[in-house]
Amino acid sequence: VVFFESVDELPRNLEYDFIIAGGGTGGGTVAGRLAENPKWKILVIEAGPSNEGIFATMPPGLSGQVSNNPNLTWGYFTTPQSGMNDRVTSYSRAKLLGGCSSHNGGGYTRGSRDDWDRWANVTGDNGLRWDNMLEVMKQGENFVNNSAHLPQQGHFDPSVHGFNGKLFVSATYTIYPLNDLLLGVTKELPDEFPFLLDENGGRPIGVSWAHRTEDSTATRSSSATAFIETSGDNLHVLVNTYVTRVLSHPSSSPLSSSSITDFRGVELAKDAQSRRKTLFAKKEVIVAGGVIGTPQILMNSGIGPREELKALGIKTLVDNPSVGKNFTDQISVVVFFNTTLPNTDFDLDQAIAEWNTTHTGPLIMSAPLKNQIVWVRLKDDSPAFEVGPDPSPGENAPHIEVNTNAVSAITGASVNAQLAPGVNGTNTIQISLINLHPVSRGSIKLSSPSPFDPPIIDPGLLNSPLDFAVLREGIRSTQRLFLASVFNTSVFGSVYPLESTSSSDEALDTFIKDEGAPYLHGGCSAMMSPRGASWGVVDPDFGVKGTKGLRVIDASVFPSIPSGHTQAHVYGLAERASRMIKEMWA
Ligand SMILES: Cc1cc2nc3c(=O)[nH]c(=O)nc-3n(C[C@H](O)[C@H](O)[C@H](O)COP(=O)(O)OP(=O)(O)OC[C@H]3O[C@@H](n4cnc5c(N)ncnc54)[C@H](O)[C@@H]3O)c2cc1C
Repeated sequence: VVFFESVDELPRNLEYDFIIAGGGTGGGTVAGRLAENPKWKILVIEAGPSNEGIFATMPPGLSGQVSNNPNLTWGYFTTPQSGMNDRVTSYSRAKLLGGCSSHNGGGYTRGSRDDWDRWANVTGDNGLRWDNMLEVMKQGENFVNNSAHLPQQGHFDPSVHGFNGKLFVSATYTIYPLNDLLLGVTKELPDEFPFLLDENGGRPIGVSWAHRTEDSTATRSSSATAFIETSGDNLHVLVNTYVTRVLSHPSSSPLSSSSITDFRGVELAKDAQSRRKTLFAKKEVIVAGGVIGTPQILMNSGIGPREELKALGIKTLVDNPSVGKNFTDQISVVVFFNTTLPNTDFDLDQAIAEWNTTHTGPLIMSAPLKNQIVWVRLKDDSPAFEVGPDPSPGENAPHIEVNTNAVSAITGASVNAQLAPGVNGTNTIQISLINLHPVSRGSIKLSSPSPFDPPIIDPGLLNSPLDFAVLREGIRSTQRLFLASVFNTSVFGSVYPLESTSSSDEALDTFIKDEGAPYLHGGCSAMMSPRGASWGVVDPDFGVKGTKGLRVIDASVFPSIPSGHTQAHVYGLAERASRMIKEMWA
């Protein structure tokens, strides 16, 4: 791979076969795959810098240092969320090579087979079925031993993993008493919390060991490390440069006889002050700006809802009311329980030294206790479904993810002092609860005709009573989990929300409104739909409806949010799209 800092440095008289707008999870993967054909020249244009040399992208436990760095993120905020007391929340998106795969939590979860089958049914594309996509994902994966050389047997099912792909995945964990206690729950309460050998086998329900995108030195594996860095010099990467628009190719003006515009051009600029340049691709332009960047680029280019574009003085080239609509994200709350389990607080400098020398210690995971995940499927007669129909894609899908984060004396003391004075105990265990299948929908809209102004980001969180009801049952399920007798001497009542005062629906709703947050697994803002459908933004071949030479490959094309974390789905879709493109141009 060859890096360039400015468009003026690019080789003159070189016409690229493919130009990719955005070098993130989807874009980086497609770039690396297309570059496997040495005859093709590929250009990736990324708004942020290269990941190379940014230490915080390497130890998974430093992901927060990237997420909180204004030079490496877009600094987005949501609109006031009416379902959450009009709170405005930050909406982190990475602005660097690898995109969010360079700073995310590293969880690798493929969701349930029902998610993929639902996508196939919604889009009419059988290639998206689980049975096909499992093979695609396995071929991209290289499942390796963890850095601490801890046994992984019993932590995964080898039959559903790949061992020769480019993306490293491992079952990294640490030895900690909670591990066995959670396994004890699977024996005591197997109906609600069964043991699950592999969270990536298509039916993630139960207590599983966590899998993460890390190699056997506990170093992050991202689209940049797995796919871009491993490419030959036919892959060019232009960093610190924005794609401001996609443009129609000179050979196909929108005024020509065909009603389909050929968008094989890109307009780019270093910043708002610089002169904009244009480049044209011989074969295709691929937009991979992510769930926010992609609809922004499309709308700035005149592909979007005519009335909205007109109001901003942008000429509509392809009127598509679906662009930027359907933006969806999961909703999470963090709950705290008092505990006598040893705290996992650590000294950062010592942890960095340990990671540097032995690739072990607290920085091997995005939070110290990400060892296991509890996936809960609510019963058919759950009170949640009196509020609305079951939003999950089928019986193999969980509704709730229960994610153990850390045991802290620091938060323990402050939580108890602020929220539950008088409650005994100094340590608290922090648990993230995620509503995996929100029915609330939001939107991404342009705030101005300038591609450098942040768009209006409205995830519409908690707009539906059903989303509250599912989270309430998730909190209750977690409270039942810690009431198991195996926790009798180690985990006590929930301190936030305080169990004794928060058993009513109203009290839990107040807590959810106060504490709900986007889980940053957004998707669906340029949704895939069947070819010929009157709704949706891309066809099953990822081509943008009403255009030629233009595809979108990232989380924005998700037809719905899957049952879990989202990067495995972006990798899977990017692998599938790359195969389609290779076949088409073979
Ligand atoms: C803090 C955080 C933690 C997460 N944790 C997990 C996790 O543990 N497990 C998991 O599976 N998922 C996780 N996710 C979600 C997951 O990382 C994303 O769903 C996925 O990476 C999105 O991939 P993408 O290709 O759609 O977008 P991105 O990876 O965001 O890529 C988009 C790229 O396009 C670039 N770009 C945008 N606009 C332009 C423009 N105009 N010009 C040039 N470049 C542009 C961006 O800078 C970025 O590099 C997390 C996300 C966040 C933010």
